Amino acid sequence: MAKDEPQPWKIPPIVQELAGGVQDEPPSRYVVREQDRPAAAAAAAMPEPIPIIDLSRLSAAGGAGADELVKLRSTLQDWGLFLAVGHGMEPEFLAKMMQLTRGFFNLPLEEKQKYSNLVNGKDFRLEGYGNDIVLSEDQTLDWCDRLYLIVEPESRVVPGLWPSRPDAFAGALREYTARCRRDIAGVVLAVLARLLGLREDRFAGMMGDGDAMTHARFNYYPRCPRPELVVGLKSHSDASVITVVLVDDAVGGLQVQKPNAGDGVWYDVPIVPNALLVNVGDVIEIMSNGIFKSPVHRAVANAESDRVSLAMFYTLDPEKEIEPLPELVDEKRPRRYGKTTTKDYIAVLFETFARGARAMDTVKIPAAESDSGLQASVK
Ligand SMILES: O=C(O)CCC(=O)C(=O)O
Ligand SMILES: [Fe+2]
Repeated sequence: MAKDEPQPWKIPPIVQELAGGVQDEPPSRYVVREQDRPAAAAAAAMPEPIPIIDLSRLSAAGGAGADELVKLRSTLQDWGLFLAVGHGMEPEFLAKMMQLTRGFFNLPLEEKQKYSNLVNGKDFRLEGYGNDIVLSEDQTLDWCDRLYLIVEPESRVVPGLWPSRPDAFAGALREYTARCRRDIAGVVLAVLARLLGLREDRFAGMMGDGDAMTHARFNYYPRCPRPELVVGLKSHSDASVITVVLVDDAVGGLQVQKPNAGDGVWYDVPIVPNALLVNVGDVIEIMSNGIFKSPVHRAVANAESDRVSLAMFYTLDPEKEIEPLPELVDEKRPRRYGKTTTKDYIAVLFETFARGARAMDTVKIPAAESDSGLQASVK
């Protein structure tokens, strides 16, 4: 095929449009391999206690703060994620964000296509509305559409890509971006540093450096008559420093594996009203030299309802080197990860994600010591 001839498989359909016409089995491009299918009975309920952390208690003086810190440490080691409450964002505001997300995806297709992530209808770019990049003809496609926007720093915002409808969308996203950074990301990064025995601003400081960007990803998972044959978003871990996710308050679908268990069991993340999910990303796993693990997760589709979520990915300057922090490497805890940069790592992530592999495996140095040695060193 000539180089500039169109390759139709590179241009995936909008799943929401496609789903409307699917009565039974989804098209074969969406049907996942037998071993990756979310068979209805396979996901287990998360064992008690569900990791819920009250952020307002973390800074409390005395016993309450110390107890919450202990709980956070064990949650991070067991799961690499937690549900954050006490963040100060009002339930009405979170409900509004969910409503605006639904409002955008419910707009007519022509309106949404104004923000298409395919330039000239064919060349993929990260930002905009559409699907993830398709890199090969036999790639299994996810049962999901998404709107991807860079929301910080201001100099990187492309205003033309921000939806003008629903009316309140852009204003609410700006407010959500500011509050999410101040009330969640900032607080969590300071505590993560503390738990590792580092200065409080060790991670938070990097987030204000150069072109450190925050990416917002609005996900829309249409209803699927045979949800057991597809995945909403295939198994992955996030390339971020940390991720904050506002999940649908009515429809579940997020599943996670226990990072150190290695048993491949999927657990359903429960819906906790007004709680935001915070997960460790690959950058913290690398910088913490594996003390904190970036959990593998996925989203499954649902037979009865569509579902939305909004993920905020906090990343570092694209050129910044990412490697284990020297303070966290010593003889007892040899270096577990090679060196990369945000820019290179994200490029690898797209390629590995498309073929269902993990970007993390490209930087891992095979372990010579047991994980328990690493965990004992968490402060
Ligand atoms: O939809 C969800 O609950 C998870 C979304 C997610 O993992 C992502 O956007 O990276
Ligand atoms: Fe994710």
